[in-house]
Amino acid sequence: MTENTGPIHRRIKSFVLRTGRMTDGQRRAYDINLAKLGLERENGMQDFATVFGREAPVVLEIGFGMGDSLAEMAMKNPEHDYIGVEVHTPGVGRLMYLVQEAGLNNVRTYCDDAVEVLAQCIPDNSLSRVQIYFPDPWHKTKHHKRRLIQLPFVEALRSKLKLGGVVHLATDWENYAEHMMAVMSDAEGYSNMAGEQNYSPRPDYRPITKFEKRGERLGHGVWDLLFSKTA
Ligand SMILES: C[S@@+](CC[C@H](N)C(=O)[O-])C[C@H]1O[C@@H](n2cnc3c(N)ncnc32)[C@H](O)[C@@H]1O
Repeated sequence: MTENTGPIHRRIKSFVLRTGRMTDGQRRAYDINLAKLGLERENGMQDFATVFGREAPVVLEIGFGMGDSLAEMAMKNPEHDYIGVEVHTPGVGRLMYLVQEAGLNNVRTYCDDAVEVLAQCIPDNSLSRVQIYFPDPWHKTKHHKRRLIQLPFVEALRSKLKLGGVVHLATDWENYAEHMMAVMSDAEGYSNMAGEQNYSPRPDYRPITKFEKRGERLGHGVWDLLFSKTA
């Protein structure tokens, strides 16, 4: 096993969690490969002050894709700490590469399903913001049940947010925007920061994402939703 001694490895130290889908043998092989890369697998609830070595607002991004916009945000907002969750392994690899290239200390990533990560690793009342940009829209009506934004999911998000913390959603699919608006408006303990049933302008902190650029080329509109936790 390669020793994890290099400063770059230490700088990009990331936690990578896989649950439920591996045999013991696969898990052992996975851990050996992670160690070769100088990475660690973390399970269980995190204490973010310990993970990042400071008390700072923690932002969770779910489904960051290839990670460019998350890395850009982390670079431009060094006073925030960022946790990225993505199931697509090449995207996680690219985010770690970008973080390493930029020498960032304020990003960690999970390669797993956000539902599992939320339940197993994120303490209640710990997040300042959850951002989910351009989640898979599942265009066909019969597939709408696969959409990430559903009532039980946004209820789980609320339990992880601090009071006053924000859920920030964006989509380029109008039907999904309407679905998001209905789900968020029905959920208890949230307030629409733009006023009831209103979409928000894109805040300056959100870069144009890779997926969004593709939508722009196709002439798609974009809808941002910002809801704060009130209870
Ligand atoms: C349409 S892409 C958008 C990527 C990026 N946010 C962007 O705007 O360029 C949706 C992403 O969500 C990820 N994803 C879907 N379901 C997920 C889940 N349950 N947990 C974590 N990531 C998920 C997919 O792998 C994909 O990369």
